[in-house]
Amino acid sequence: MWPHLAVYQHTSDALAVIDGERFVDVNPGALRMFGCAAPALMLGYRLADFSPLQQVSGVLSAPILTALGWRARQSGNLRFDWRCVGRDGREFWVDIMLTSVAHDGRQLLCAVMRETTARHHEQAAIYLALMAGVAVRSRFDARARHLAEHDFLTGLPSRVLLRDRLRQALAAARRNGRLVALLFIDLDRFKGINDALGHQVGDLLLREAAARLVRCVRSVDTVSRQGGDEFVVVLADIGAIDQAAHVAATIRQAMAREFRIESHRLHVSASIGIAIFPADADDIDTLLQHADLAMYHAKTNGRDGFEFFSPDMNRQIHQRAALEDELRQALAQDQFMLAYDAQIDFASGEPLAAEALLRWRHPERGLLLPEDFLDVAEGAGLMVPIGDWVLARACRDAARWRDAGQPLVVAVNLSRTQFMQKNLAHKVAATLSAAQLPPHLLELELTEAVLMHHDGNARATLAALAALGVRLALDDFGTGYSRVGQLRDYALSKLKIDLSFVSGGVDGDVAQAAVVTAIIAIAHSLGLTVLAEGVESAAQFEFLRRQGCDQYQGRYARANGQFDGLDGLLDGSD
Ligand SMILES: Nc1nc2c(ncn2[C@@H]2O[C@H](COP(=O)(O)OP(=O)(O)OP(=O)(O)O)[C@@H](O)[C@H]2O)c(=O)[nH]1
Repeated sequence: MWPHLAVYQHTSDALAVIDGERFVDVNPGALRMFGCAAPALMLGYRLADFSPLQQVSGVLSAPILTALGWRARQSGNLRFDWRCVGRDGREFWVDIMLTSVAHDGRQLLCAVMRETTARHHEQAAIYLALMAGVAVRSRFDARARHLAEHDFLTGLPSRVLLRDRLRQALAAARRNGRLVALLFIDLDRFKGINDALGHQVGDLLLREAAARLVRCVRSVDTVSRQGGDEFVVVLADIGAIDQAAHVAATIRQAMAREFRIESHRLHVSASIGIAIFPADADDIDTLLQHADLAMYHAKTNGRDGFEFFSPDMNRQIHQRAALEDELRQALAQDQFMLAYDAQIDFASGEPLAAEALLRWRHPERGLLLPEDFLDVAEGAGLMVPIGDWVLARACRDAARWRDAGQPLVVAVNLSRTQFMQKNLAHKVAATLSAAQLPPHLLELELTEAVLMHHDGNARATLAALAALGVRLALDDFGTGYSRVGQLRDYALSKLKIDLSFVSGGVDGDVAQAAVVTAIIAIAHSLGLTVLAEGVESAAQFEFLRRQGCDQYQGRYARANGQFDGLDGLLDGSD
């Protein structure tokens, strides 16, 4: 049913599709889990055929599975723990999630299965310890306590032990007038690693990250795993807060080193929040909350860094939440508008295109620039709806310019989130057709960072966009990501040189001037048009013209009168 999906084939989870009670589709993970060398050994069989006659509770497996399947179809989904037997005779526990899916007029069940044998052993040990007689109690108690106090995956202290250690550390610090620092650490974009490479690789990465964390602290300190990709470090008995900053910086460096997991070379970073006892809180829960809040700030400030808690953070979080609400209203109430920056041809002095720049007419705060709100929009999941609005409005404006006898190309920036959409090319085609704009009058601008982060699919997406006939430009070129050789692989038609090169180049920085000259020459050899952004002075204009740059945009164009006759047109969008 979904075997064409890469994730279906490569996830370490076992996935199966069940029709009636029989497997009609299984992925490699399921074959591995049930010890089957080929799909034929599973297809057509029932889960009951891979179950012992009875479950541990004594119920018969086959009839109870029939009932569970029926319940899953009734309620949409159902999750339960199940004892299984593989073809190879191995007995194991599985957490099964059944979801009812309608397909071709049939109601199928999709099963996601994860082995939980280790967890069951752990529970069984605790259970045994509780049930054991007085004579064996101490031995089992110790084992049971260890299991409860340590994280199964990493062996680190769990939340339970962390609280205990924190309690002791705070009591000692109170007595001795010392400080305790709490570092809340969350790996950045860890979900992506799980999704791309499977949970097993994610697990190994968590273990290695845990080992690195332990090496960053003294033996009196505690490193614990909170769950998922979150860790908490307690620095007991420190004299000054710069010690906490020092450890946070050390952790950052430790995480920045390449992780080699199986055949993969992974690059990971972490966001760290720090709260200090007694300055930020004097009880465990508030200290944890404040460190968590500071970590959240580290995330929203671009990740890969650390932040100390400050009382102001609460206020900022509320402001952010309010801004998110206002952004939703802005979309609903049409408070956005576009401003345009014309792109001028050096040779003819004629405007050829105009870049759409998003503005928000905030009812109280006046006109806001993208940098004032896009970060919050990203966090609130609003980049796609805002991007859709910009694209639709820009296409309508360009159609209007063409109807007014000024067939300018409209240039629209695409964010990373927009670029990641699977249906991007369809969406662009639909928007062009709704605005009745020919594709060659639309140019989509992408930054280097967007392209480089999606190397796998970037080419296919760009090819699909280029096939529509729209133009593609690489924005902010020179900010350090792309290699010139890669440019050939993308269906680009234009390079935009980053403003910082331009200003350095004309202000007498010989090295930067040489870089600009080289970029223009290479771009031309690849058949690309070169546009310089942010041109402000006659000196910059002259320098770029001499270098053979094709187009420019910026304040100089307006000052030089090159917007004359366009103003009414470009300012007309709202
Ligand atoms: N491999 C593995 N993954 C886990 C485990 N526990 C939780 N996870 C996954 O860890 C991921 C944690 O992701 P988040 O911290 O929410 O998000 P993120 O992708 O790290 O992104 P940011 O934190 O926003 O930078 C989730 O996808 C969980 O399913 C585990 O024991 N092993």
